[in-house]
Amino acid sequence: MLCESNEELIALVEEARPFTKLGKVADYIPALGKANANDLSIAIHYPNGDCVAAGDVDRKITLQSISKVISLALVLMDRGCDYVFERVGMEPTGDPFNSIAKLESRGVTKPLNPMINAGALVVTHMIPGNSIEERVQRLVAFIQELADSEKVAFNEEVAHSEFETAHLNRALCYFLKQHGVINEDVDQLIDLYSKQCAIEMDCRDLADIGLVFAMDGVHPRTGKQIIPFDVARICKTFMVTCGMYNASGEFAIKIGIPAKSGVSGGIMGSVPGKVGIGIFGPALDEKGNSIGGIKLLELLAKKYSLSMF
Ligand SMILES: NC(=O)CC[C@H](N)C(=O)O
Repeated sequence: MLCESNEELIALVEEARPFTKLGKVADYIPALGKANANDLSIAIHYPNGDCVAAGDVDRKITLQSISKVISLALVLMDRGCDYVFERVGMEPTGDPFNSIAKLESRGVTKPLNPMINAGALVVTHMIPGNSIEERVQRLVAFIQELADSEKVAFNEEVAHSEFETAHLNRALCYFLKQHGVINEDVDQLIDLYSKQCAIEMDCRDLADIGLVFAMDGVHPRTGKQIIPFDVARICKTFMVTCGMYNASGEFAIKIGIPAKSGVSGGIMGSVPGKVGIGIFGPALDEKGNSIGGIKLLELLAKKYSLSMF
């Protein structure tokens, strides 16, 4: 057992909370700008069903980029590895998540990895279904199964706010369409992607999903293999190499946990074989990661020797 009580965790949250003052809430998606910069919450889920939590635990988070790991798992299951990796690569970029630079400069017609926006848009393009509604439903149902919660749904206001302002993501899509990597209507894909990023839950649900990846795709409570072992392994590897944007190297050295963050300030962590972690702290550092969340993970990793390396 790592952290045994809510009290132990509350002390760590309060130690990390002052760092939220050094960060800034993302507002390029206007609806995200409404978040409270001082919020910080965490839940840790154990395979035996125990959950410890601390901070503003009832706040809901939209997944944003955290959804990229989950949509990747879904398309790997639905389409197979060969199909997916013919269209998106496996290498970190060292660039910000929304950069367009390497799409052209590397002379490649496929994005370098599925965790940057260009790659994630290609992955979302691969979600099967006959309509946007059917494809959103496929993803939401999968996430409900991972979180073992039927409450999970997407936040209409955040989805709409992103759809209205996603000019850079549209630019990425037009580039990809020009090169034949995607072949659907760009606004339709942005609609689906905005809904995917706006899927919402609290940090306990997020920790539950992190736990499924930590346990090689098996949900410990239901005992069901929701994600095949190989797919869970691929997703965790991407979390290590690209999960924290262009701060993934430093994060691996200092913390050493497979993790994925989002501009909402969420971080999902999967400590292999041990625990799932869900964090919400909307104040971000300059790379776009939750500043309080990273501090909190640093404290946890040190105190309980969580690094996998
Ligand atoms: N880093 C992120 O969380 C980015 C997700 C966001 N929806 C975007 O595409 O801009």
